[in-house]
Amino acid sequence: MAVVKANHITKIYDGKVAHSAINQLSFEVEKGEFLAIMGPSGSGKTTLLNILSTIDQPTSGTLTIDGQDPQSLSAKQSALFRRERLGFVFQDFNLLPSLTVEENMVLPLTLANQTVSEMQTRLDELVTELHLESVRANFPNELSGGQAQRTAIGRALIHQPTVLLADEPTGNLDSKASKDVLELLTRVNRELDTTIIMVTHDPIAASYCDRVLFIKDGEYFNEIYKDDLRQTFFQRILNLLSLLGGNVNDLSTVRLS
Ligand SMILES: Nc1ncnc2c1ncn2[C@@H]1O[C@H](COP(=O)(O)OP(=O)(O)OP(=O)(O)O)[C@@H](O)[C@H]1O
Repeated sequence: MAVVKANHITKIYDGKVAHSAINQLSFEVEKGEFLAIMGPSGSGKTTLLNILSTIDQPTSGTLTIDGQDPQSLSAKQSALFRRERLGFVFQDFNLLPSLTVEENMVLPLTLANQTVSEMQTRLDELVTELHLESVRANFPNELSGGQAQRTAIGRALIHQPTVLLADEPTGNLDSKASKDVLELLTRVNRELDTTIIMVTHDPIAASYCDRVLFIKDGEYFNEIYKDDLRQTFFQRILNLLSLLGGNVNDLSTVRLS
């Protein structure tokens, strides 16, 4: 069952010269799928993520997420839809500095007026799942990058969203913390059946996914599925990136661990 259906989506930014950032893009994302979106700089990845996040609307084309057309919602309904059905993870964590790890994580439930005991149960489960027991009372400036991103993932998951949208979630992490976060996202995807859509420049990060969708100049370029080992998938991603015009020379020394 497709949880996201994008049908001929086009996004035109008006300016002195109108610019088409996304052009007639169609794709579907299955429930429980872990999808990476890759493309050169300026290919429209952020624009697409903004549309999938329902914070921006396509100029034409249709989109359904979890059976809902976000364009049919009022601003208030749209905010509620985001809060209940979507989770967001960003490159720079976006934690509130004056709140502790557990306060940051529980924030979406506080906004949703859940009871204290419901919040506590869900929080305890997630703190354990994310291995944050030793830092649950810490503030963001007392965390490593990996702990901060795991907290942000906890905040994104606490309300059990249908779709998790991640924008370069490993962009600010070293390779060890990146690996931890990617393994965590893989576990969340498999165990909680959360659909994940992740924009990334990193072929290693993309190799954790089930499928990579490549876009170029706002248009569908290609897609590949992982049907074999991660190492082989990684090589196929590099091959596609070289066809795309991405600079794979920078990656020639990359080793998949
Ligand atoms: N608000 C805007 N107004 C006008 N043009 C925009 C706007 N936002 C993005 N663009 C243009 O749309 C195109 C796609 O931009 P977008 O940020 O979606 O690409 P991207 O693939 O996310 O790039 P990067 O990898 O560098 O973040 C670019 O040519 C960009 O200059």
